Amino acid sequence: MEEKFTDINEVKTKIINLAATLNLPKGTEAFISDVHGNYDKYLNIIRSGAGNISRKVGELFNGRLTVPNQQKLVCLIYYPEDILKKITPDLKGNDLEQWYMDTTNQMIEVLRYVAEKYPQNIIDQSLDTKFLDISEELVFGDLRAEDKRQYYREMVKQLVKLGLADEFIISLCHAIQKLAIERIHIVGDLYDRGPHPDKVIDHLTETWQNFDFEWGNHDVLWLGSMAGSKLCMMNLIRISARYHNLKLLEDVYGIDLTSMVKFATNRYMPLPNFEPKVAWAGMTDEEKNVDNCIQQAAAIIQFKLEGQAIKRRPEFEMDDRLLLDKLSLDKRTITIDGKDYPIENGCFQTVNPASPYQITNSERVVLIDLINQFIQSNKLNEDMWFLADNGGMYLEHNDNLLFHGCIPVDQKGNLSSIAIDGKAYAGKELLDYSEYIVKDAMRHPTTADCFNSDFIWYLWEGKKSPLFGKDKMTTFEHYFINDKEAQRETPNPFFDLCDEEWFANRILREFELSTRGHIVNGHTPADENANPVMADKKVIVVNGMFDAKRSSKIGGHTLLYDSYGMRLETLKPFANKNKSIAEMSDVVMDKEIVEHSSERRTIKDTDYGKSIQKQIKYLRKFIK
Ligand SMILES: O=P(O)(O)OC[C@H]1O[C@](O)(COP(=O)(O)O)[C@@H](O)[C@@H]1O
Ligand SMILES: [Mn+2]
Repeated sequence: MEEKFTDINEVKTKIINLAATLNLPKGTEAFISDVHGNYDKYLNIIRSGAGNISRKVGELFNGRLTVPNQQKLVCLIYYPEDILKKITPDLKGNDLEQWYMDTTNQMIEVLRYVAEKYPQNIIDQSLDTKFLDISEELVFGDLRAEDKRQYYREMVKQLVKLGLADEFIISLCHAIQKLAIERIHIVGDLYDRGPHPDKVIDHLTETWQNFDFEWGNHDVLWLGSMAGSKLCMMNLIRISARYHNLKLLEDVYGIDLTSMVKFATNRYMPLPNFEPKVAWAGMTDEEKNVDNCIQQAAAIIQFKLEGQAIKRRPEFEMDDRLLLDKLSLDKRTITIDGKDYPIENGCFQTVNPASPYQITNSERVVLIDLINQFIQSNKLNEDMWFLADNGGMYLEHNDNLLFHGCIPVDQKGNLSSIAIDGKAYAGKELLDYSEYIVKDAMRHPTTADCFNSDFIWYLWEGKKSPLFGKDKMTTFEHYFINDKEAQRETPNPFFDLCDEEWFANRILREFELSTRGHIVNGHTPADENANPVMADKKVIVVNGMFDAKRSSKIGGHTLLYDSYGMRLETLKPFANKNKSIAEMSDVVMDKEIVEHSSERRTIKDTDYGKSIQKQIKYLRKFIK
């Protein structure tokens, strides 16, 4: 964007500031993934700077505060609103005043330390305007200067006397949280399974300056539904019923599910294989039964729509996923690849063996009602365009390549292609094409069956989808066939080859990136992934293990990339915010150095630095 300047000195000052900025240390990037609507855990990680804050507090206070007292300070920074309420009532008179003085001074010390790598304008943006003057004085002033010591002391004293200390401390904590991470990368699967993906978007909209999304397979279900894909929408509703998150659709996105509730409770009875994956506290049996029936109704409509799509899209090569027409007449068995399996707890009452993929009139009424509501939901359009405007299928950033799933390849590591209209799409081209189709579908939403809607569904569960990365999604088998082999989903060879450095280099070169970069993925759950750091530390899998269905010894992984290098943080299992506050527990349980830079990286070494250098070159033209 070309700025207009009134006088030459303005240009020179701008050049001075830009050139100086190049020499500041590189900002800290945090990579998190698979948030799955778990807003509490997301906030716990963000408020802790993905573990960066406790590291900084340790560097500052080791030898000055005991570890438990450091822990208390760190938790106060994460949750000042809650911890202040917990601590201050037990203190009175001078003890209270002294506690506020000590805490305020410690907070200012931490803020100064976290802020020292930023220019003043960035620090100002992180400060609460209500306390801007005082904060600037205390953050930028020389607190050791003899002739100002009383000046600063009195400032803090008056804050306490005037009852502003809590607000002031909270504002300092929020500033520390914001400056602890310069950029957040959300590497997919923000949506599905958890109750509040919308709150993550609200948080980023309201408080965050730099972030980006790399879409996950679950995210495209929502993007596709808003664009009118009935296939995506039925998967989305089935999963929401499966995780008891239909309230998100009703309360946040204004989707009236009455037609689905009436249809589902009328045609289906609760079945054990449709029991909830998670049951939120306080759910009544009645509510659980309704979700059970909705999950069945959505699953059957989904299988029918998928059968229709597979037949009209031979290029998807998914005939092996046509299952309803493999049912026996009495629907008690199914024959797949010549093998008969008993059906357990089938719910095929609306399936007509003569035309198994035919949608019944009552199913059509529900479909049309719901898909029109998805297309017309303002909040859903707003949130989906937020994902689209701030994200995509992948991101090349500071020499690193970020994407959620995989780059489909064959056993030898050669790119696998998908032929669409006679053109083969593979590698970077396949991801670029996928991103184009998603955004084109969003720009032209339609409830009619169309290629865009079908292709976005393909991105959710297609054989060569870069977001799914498995040979099939065995949803049908998981519901009705009690056979591990039949339920198996075979990962794309990409996931095995990821441990080979030559392969990681090939993928980086495919995206025109230097082989000194890293590939950062999400998608593969940390408990399945033996080692999240592979290919001689070139490939890193971050998966924050946010979704409630996974209970594991660890709370997943996040990655931090700052001026000293790259660090993989192993997170503690997170139950909920109140438990974290009660235990005053930190976020991180372990860390692994992925890369240590011999010399500190500066902004000059980043993409942002490259854009600054371009700006300086442009400005120099004015002062020739
Ligand atoms: O991208 P993710 O989170 O792994 O989700 C996709 C996976 O979830 C599944 O759909 C299973 O989901 P459920 O656990 O809800 O049954 C798998 O079939 C599929 O591989
Ligand atoms: Mn995923």
